[in-house]
Amino acid sequence: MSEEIEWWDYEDAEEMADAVAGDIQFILDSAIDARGAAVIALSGGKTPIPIYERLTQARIDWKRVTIIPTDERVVPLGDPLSNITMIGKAFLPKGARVMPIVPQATADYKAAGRSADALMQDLHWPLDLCLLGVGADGHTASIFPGPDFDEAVSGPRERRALGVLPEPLPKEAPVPRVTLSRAAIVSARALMLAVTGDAKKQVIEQAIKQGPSSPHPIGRVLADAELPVDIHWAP
Ligand SMILES: O=C(O)[C@H](O)[C@@H](O)[C@H](O)[C@H](O)COP(=O)(O)O
Repeated sequence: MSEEIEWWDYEDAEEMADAVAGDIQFILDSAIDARGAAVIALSGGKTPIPIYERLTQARIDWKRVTIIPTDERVVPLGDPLSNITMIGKAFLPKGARVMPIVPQATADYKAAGRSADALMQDLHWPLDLCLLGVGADGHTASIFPGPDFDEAVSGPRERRALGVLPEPLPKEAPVPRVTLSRAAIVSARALMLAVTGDAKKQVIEQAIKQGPSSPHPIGRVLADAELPVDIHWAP
């Protein structure tokens, strides 16, 4: 378990977006100063959209920034469910290198996962930042209960991504996924969660109490985190 899990509570989602965008800017600037480049993973879903809007207004040397999604739905690029399509709309116009990890939808989600892992093996690692979202059911990235859960949380440490079939399929996006592995997530130099609403707060608090035996994917991730984790929350 991370020695430090720090909660940051805000008045509303707008205030949270300002603060999280500021933190991400700091991380990007520091990596670019130190190494000339930054590699980050950003979550999909709806919660981070205002954060991304704020970030695009910041003065950042975007050409030096590579962005991958923390997870992807196995759907064609441009599909409304495609996380990288949403992320690309924000950051491609800024000149960032936005990398689809599922460039082609395929019926074989495990093969999609292997190909995403191969793509990620070429990236500078560990990630400078992993920004996670959490579902009210306790999933994070696309680590869900289902046949691939053990592989996602306890697979080989060098595996950065894998294909997963959530069971049951989540209503908002009922498709197979590709996700960062727990090992890839917890190795990030900075790990942050951005969540809204009481239901998510409760599930995260419960998962933290349960520790390494938590049935919630977010509990398994937090239990394995070695560095301090910031949880940003707004009602
Ligand atoms: O592709 C995805 O579904 C995500 O990356 C996922 O892990 C997301 O962060 C949570 O489901 C929260 O989603 P919302 O922000 O839309 O509630």
